[in-house]
Amino acid sequence: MKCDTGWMGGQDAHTERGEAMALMERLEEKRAVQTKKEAVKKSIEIKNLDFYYGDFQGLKNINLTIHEKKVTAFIGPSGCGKSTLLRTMNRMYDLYPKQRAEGEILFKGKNILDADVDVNLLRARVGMVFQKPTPFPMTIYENIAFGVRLYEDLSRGEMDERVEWALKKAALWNEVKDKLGKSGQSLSGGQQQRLCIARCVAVRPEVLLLDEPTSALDPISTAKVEELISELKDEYTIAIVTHNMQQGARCSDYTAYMYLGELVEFGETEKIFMRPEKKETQDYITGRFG
Ligand SMILES: Nc1ncnc2c1ncn2[C@@H]1O[C@H](COP(=O)(O)OP(=O)(O)OP(=O)(O)O)[C@@H](O)[C@H]1O
Repeated sequence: MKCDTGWMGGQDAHTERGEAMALMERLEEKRAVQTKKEAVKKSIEIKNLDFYYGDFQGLKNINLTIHEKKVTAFIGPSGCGKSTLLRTMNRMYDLYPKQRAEGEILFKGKNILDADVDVNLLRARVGMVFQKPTPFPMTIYENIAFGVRLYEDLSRGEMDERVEWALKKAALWNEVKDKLGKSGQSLSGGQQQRLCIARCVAVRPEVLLLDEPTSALDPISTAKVEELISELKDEYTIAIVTHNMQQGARCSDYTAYMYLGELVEFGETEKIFMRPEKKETQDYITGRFG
């Protein structure tokens, strides 16, 4: 039989094509298995979510699943609702009387928008780190211990251990272990942000919400925080808002593209960046937007 004389002609081509086909099949199988596994590992399920700032509707009918122990990135132009969506996931908006959410956000099967939810406990389980590092005006040690004390009654020894554990998790321990009594505000911007991540991790949340956590940081600190994110995802579910498309592509497993309060497209990061289904997503990703 005459072999195909395409770009890879001859007998070798048959063999290599066969191997390539087999590899693709294996990848498809792996993806199917992963999808199956992920289907049972939902962390947060958002259903028909609308959000209002007074009369202004900031989010429109959002439906999305945040997968457990994965990083989900929220991207989109300024004002599209990324931070608003993140703030619904631990009801941060509750602090403002004219803001309200309608729909469902299921966390461990419970709608966290229900009136009977203890928001303080919710915020311990779903922690948040903001764009600008915001260490409390207290020592590095107290920055961590303060939040822990709100939820747990630990002995001094146990607290010392927790502080060390959290600072290690945030890859900051080696830099601060000899100055735990110094002010948290005396640290560099990048260190302050890692201190805020340590503070969040110290209360042992299940989900970390990161709202543009590196936008105020230099490239080296940014790289450290990104490295930290990829380490933390082994144990935590992470949702991150980012303006930096490369960061989204580097750090996340899933990406949500938003525009004007709507979720335009959501899926595996590789697919959203390489093979988006919607033209709007493609235009944004390739910089043709606007
Ligand atoms: N406190 C507020 N009161 C009224 N409208 C608000 C308030 N905060 C945000 N908005 C509006 O809600 C929409 C979504 O804002 P949001 O901050 O969630 O967008 P974003 O995508 O995070 O933007 P950016 O990337 O610039 O941070 C915008 O139109 C914004 O003007």
